[in-house]
Amino acid sequence: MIDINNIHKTFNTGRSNQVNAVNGIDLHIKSGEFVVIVGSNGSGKTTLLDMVAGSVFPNQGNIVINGGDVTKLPDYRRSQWIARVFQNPVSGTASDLSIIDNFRLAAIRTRPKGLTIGINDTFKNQVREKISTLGLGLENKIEQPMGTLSGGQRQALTLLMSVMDSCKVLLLDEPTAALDPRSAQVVMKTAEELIRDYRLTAILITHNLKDAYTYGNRLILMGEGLVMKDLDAQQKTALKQNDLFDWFG
Ligand SMILES: Nc1ncnc2c1ncn2[C@@H]1O[C@H](COP(=O)(O)OP(=O)(O)OP(=O)(O)O)[C@@H](O)[C@H]1O
Repeated sequence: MIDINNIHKTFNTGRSNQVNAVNGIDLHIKSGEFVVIVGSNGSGKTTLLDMVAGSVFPNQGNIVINGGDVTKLPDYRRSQWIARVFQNPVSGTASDLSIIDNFRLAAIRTRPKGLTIGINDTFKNQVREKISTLGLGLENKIEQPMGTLSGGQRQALTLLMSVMDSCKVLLLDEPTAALDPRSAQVVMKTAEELIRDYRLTAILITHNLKDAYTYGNRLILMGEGLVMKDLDAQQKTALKQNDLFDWFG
């Protein structure tokens, strides 16, 4: 599904502030895999995700998604297959617009040019039905502005919007870092269910080792722009939570 072949990224090449952020990573992620990536600050996690999303281009190597080479494709041309959720709950949605308007925008994002989507009753009912699966009671508040919701509620809705329509790959970059523990749990559970129900291929970056232990079916440790450990589902199941803490000394 996602083939990352010998990928490198250097920032500020040839200058005194040169940084070798990613130093030759090979990763082959199968369809339906939920990969969790951990690693110290500056180990290249976000740069790797940026290259998969297309917001950063590698200096060397290539990326193939669903059989097509996307290495030189900008992020907006990958957005029909790739959805991304960031740390800040505010970044994924428009605060002044209602929940239903945000869903409409999300639906338009992946439709072919010229195809309009009205907010008719069918669309509203579809959205209500989807939102009700979150179990947060937000299905009766679809006319409420997004800005009036809590960070956790917004992040759960952002996730739901991201995976609508043709999305095949979900990239989660510390999606719960700004949330309180309870909201973080709701968002992670939502992510897990959506990944399963929509049969998505997913990559989660997290500093929360409990989440890294609990979620996903593959676990990767990054260090110095390289993959230092790569545990498959079986190895991850055999891992003890303390072993994971030991990775960080
Ligand atoms: N646009 C950029 N310009 C220059 N240096 C950059 C840029 N983006 C990232 N870096 C550097 O590349 C290295 C890897 O950064 P990256 O954000 O990928 O690490 P990370 O593992 O995601 O870190 P964190 O856990 O702190 O988010 C760091 O030294 C960072 O300062």
